[in-house]
Amino acid sequence: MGRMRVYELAKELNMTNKALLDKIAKMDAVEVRSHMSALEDGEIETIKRFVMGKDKEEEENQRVQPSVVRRRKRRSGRSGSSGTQQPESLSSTGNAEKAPDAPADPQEKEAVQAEAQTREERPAASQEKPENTAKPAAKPPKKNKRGTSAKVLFRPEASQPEPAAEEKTEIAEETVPQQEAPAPSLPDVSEKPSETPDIPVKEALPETEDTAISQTEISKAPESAPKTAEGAKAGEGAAEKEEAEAAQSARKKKKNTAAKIIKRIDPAVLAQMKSDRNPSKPAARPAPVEKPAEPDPLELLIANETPAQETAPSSGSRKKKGKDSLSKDLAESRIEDGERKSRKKGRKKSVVEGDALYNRGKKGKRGKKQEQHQKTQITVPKAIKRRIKVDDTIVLAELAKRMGIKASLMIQKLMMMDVMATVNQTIDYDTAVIVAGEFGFEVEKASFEEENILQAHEDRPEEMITRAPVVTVMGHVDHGKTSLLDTIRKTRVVTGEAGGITQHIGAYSVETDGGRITFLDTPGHEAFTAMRSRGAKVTDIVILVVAADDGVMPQTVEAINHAKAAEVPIIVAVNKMDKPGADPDRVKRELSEKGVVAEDWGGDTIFTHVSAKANTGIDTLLEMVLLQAEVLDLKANPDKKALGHVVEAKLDTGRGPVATVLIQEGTLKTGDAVVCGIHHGKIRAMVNDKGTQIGEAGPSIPVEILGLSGVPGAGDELFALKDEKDAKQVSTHRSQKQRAKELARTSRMSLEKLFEQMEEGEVKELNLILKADVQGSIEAIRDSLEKMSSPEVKIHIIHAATGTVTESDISLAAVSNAIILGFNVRPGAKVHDMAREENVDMRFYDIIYNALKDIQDAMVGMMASTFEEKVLGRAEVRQTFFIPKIGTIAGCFITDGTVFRNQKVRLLRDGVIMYDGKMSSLKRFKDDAKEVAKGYECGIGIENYNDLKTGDIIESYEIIEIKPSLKE
Ligand SMILES: Nc1nc2c(ncn2[C@@H]2O[C@H](COP(=O)(O)OP(=O)(O)OP(=O)(O)O)[C@@H](O)[C@H]2O)c(=O)[nH]1
Repeated sequence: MGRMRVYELAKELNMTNKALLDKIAKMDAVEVRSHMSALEDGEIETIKRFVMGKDKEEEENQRVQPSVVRRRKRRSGRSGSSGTQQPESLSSTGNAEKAPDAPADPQEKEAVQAEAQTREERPAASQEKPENTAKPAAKPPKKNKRGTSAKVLFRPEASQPEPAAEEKTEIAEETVPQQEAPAPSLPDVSEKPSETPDIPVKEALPETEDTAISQTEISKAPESAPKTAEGAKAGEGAAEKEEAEAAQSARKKKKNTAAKIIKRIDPAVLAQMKSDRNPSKPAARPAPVEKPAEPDPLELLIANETPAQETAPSSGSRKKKGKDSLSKDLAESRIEDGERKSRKKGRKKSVVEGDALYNRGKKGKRGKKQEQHQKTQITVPKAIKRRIKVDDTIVLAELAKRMGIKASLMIQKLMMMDVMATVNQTIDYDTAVIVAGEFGFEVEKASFEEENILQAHEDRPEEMITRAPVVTVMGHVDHGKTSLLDTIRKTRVVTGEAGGITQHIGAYSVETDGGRITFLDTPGHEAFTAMRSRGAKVTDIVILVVAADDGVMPQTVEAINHAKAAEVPIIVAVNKMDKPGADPDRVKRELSEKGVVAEDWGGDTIFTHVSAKANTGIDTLLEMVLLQAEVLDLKANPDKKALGHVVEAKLDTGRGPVATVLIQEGTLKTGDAVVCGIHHGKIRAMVNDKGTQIGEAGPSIPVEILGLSGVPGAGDELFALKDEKDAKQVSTHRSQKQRAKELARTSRMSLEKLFEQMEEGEVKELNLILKADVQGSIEAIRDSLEKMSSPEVKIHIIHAATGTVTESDISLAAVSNAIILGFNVRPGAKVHDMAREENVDMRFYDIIYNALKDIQDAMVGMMASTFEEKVLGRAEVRQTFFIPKIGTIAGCFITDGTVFRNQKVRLLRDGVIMYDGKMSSLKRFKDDAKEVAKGYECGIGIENYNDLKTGDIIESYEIIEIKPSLKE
């Protein structure tokens, strides 16, 4: 409240203010707060009193401003009963708001009833002109000076026939109940309704709870009603007219709005009243629904009421009551607010009718849900469309998408099936069939377009030509397979294999007098069983080598089984016939026991006696091979796109992925687009087994090919296609399928692991991850390791692949508690760090034998300390310089640790060890350096090695003794 305002009023209203002050003094200091000003404590009061002495009611009436003045006038104008009562109540409390209930009640009742009566009377008279409320509403306010909304409310009610009556009664009911008891002086009030209502009613109303809205209405109504009543009955006083005129201009707007409101409000008010009466919420809402076309009245009513409350003298108790009823009203108004807004946005009114009105305002979400439900119902596919084509595997999210259901639902279903899968994981075909069936979908096996792309050429007989037989040599260890192959080849060297175990598999062709024969160079150690079995797929004939002095051994039997399984004919080569202890009959006998019966013993197996060492019987053997091939009538069509199988593949230094492929059908030509396993490419170059570059390779010809996008696996099929686009498409599809398979396998395995651990109790499992430079090594190691499994410790190879150890390998090892075995590979510093953090045991070998021995020793608890290298630092080759007489020097940047000149170094390219040796020089600029730390540049030379390339990593390491510990 601004004190100055009061002062200003005093200045401005020298006279008028006095009048105001007079009344204020009479009424109470509280009354002063009327619209224009707020009073100051003592000084203002004295001024008021002083002024009071001069002017009286008339002056006040003329100059007084709106709200405050009215009351006084009315009070003054009122009959003695009302006038006397008011002062008492006011004086007793000193605050209009806190005015005692007792004295106020009667007045209120009187006022209310009087109002009710006046309304009833008017309506009756004005019923004929119900809708012309504008005029009647406008006039009364003038007479009453301050026709607030309350006044308006009453008038319209009066002017409008039935609704008005309802309102009156309702209002009366609301106010009366609490005031009924103390309402004895009704008659008086009725006579002078205009005077009594304002203050007393306002004061009393707050106490009545049911009349939150009605209070405001009533409080205002009395003001207007009485005035109208007066005008109607006794005529309007001059003072009142003047006041009305003065105030009218200022209130025109309010009145006008009030008048408007009146028209509209009636119905809305009725609805509100009803809702207020009935505590049940549902009753409150229907009101607007019934009159959706008139949303504004409600809003306006509330809008008017709300400000009325603010300005009203007694607000404390009012607000309490007002909360309930207003809250409802506000809620409704909000609904309508929403409606209006929506309308503003261009929505049509019709859309907001009925339930939609509520749904919009308050139940938007529900509305949305309903819409969603409708959508799902609508999108239920037809039976025909509920068939889904799925490959061997499919990503869960993709399946859900095709079915038009939420992935989460599918995950739930899968969980119920004990299959844990995430959105991005894949499920296999069988699982897809089941889970899709749960949703009423039918899954069909998708015959990928790959078949269309890889169109099988139907060979005509005239196109077929005889091809060379493909031979695989099998047999027990040391029975002479390699020697035999070497002898046949006569050009290849037998020695030089790391650890004495052949790790690299190749193939070659030999020309004989009888024709060409192709040999798959599959060594004879049992570790290569897997590769042998694969070899058998492309093998036409198996030469089973059995040492004449040793007879049938375990791997001999294994070889027989593999050959039989592949339905490949066997030719037995009884080797080492040059040895004194050679006993071919024993071999023949033992083999017959295994189902391999010699022809001269009534069987169909060709037996030959050879000596790889003495080079005897070889020609006969080759003749027998050709004879057998003739029987087999091996033919192929060379005039079509090539089809073959990968015998071996690796990432070659400088040449990229290199694969040895045995062509089986058609002719592979340089420049052909091919797809090989999950990889594709264009044949950049082909090299035959003699190291000669060739332009094309026909059936049964083994060739090394360059140009693939990646390193394929041994046994992968190779297709030549018409263009690279097709090749890429197929390889992409295969990659996705393979990835999906791996993911599916991984998720399944983890579940199985849980079960296994529960079921097997104390049975320990040694999980291993194998990483090697070539596929051949993996096959060899895998087979050997799996054979080492014992009831006490089961060896489980959870992952095996070519290439260096990666971070994902560490993750897998950490999750499955596995040990990583690396062959001829070394990971980067990042992977080492991660392994250390995850406490994953990584072991690296160059010789398979050592790895097997370590595992074996660990399993029996005999593992001794071993020496392993510790990486001291890593340098990245940024540039290379060739210096005559010295060699290649690598300009390096130390990326990790420290590089020492006197320590060993290893050259890594794509994680694969290219060279292992000594550092020949270490320089910082032109000066020799003993060591160079991380972050510095230096020049490094490697002893006896010049094939340094940008991007290579030079690792400085030392050998340290570590106490081995294998994890369970
Ligand atoms: N006296 C004699 N020794 C032979 C003959 N063939 C092979 N050997 C010897 O037998 C040993 C094993 O020969 P390999 O050719 O390495 O036998 P392998 O079956 O290839 O052995 P793995 O590669 O370890 O599977 C070598 O020392 C050969 O010199 C033979 O005809 N006569």
